[in-house]
Amino acid sequence: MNKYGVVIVAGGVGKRMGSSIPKQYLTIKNTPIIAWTIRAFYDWNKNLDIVIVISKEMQDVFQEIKDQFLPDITISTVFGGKERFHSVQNGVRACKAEIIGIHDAVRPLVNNKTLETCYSTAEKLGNAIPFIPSGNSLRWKEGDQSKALDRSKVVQIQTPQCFTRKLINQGLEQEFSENFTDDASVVEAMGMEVNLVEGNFENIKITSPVDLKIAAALLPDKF
Ligand SMILES: Nc1ccn([C@@H]2O[C@H](COP(=O)(O)OP(=O)(O)OP(=O)(O)O)[C@@H](O)[C@H]2O)c(=O)n1
Ligand SMILES: C[C@](O)(CO)[C@H](O)COP(=O)(O)O
Repeated sequence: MNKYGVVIVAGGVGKRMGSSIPKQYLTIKNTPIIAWTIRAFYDWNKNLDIVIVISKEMQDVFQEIKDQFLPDITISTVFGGKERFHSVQNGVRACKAEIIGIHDAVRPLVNNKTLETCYSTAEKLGNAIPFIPSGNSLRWKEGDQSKALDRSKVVQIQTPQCFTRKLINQGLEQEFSENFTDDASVVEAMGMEVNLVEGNFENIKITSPVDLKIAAALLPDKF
C-alpha cells in the first residue's frame, strides 16, 4: 500500500467558466488542465495512489487524455456526485493510502514545496490545509453597508487539503451541509482543529476565463 495518495476531483461542470466543456478539460499550451494537474503530483512523487473523480459523461474524454498525455501513470477513476462533497466521498472510498490529499483538478500550479509541506504536516499532525495571505484590503459587506476587516486575520484557502484516512473518512460520514465548501470545513464540523500551512501564490483555482490567461502565463511551455 502506498503511504501517500491523492484524490483529484474533476466531477464539476464549471458554470462560472461558461465553456462548452467542463473547464478541467480545456487546454492550456495544447495540454488539458487535468493532465497538467495530475502531472504535478506524479512529478513530485511517483509512488502516489492516484484517484481521479470524473463525471460519467466525460469518461471517454478522460480515457483519451490519459492515453495521450499520461500513458505511464497508474490512475484509478471513480464517478463524481452532485456536490463537490459527494465527489470527494466517492474518491476517498477508492483511495487506499494512509495520508490522503484532496485536490481540485483545476489547480494545475501546485508546487513541490506546497505538496511536501502539506503531506508531511498531515503525517505529523493529522491534517494540513494550505493557505496564502490576502494581498488586498478586505471588507465585510452587507447590503449597502461595509466595514474594513483586519486582513492579517483572514486567509485564502487552497488545495491539496491532506488528512489521515481515518480522519477524512469520519468527516465524510456526516450529512452534507451547504457550509462544506472545502474538506477542512468537513473535518472542522466534527470539532477538530485544522492546521494551516503555507501554500503557493501560483496555485490558483481556474474558475473564470481570466484565470486561463494567468495559468497560461505561469505554466511551462512544454508538458
Ligand atoms: N459535484 C462536483 C463539483 C465540483 N467538483 C470539482 O471540484 C473542483 C473545484 O470546484 P469548482 O472550481 O467550483 O468547479 P465547478 O463546480 O466545476 O465550477 P462552478 O462552481 O463554476 O460550476 C473542480 O475541480 C470540480 O471539477 C467535483 O468534482 N464534483
Ligand atoms: C476547495 C476550494 O478550492 C478551496 O479554496 C474551494 O473552497 C472550492 O470552492 P468552490 O465553491 O468549489 O469554487
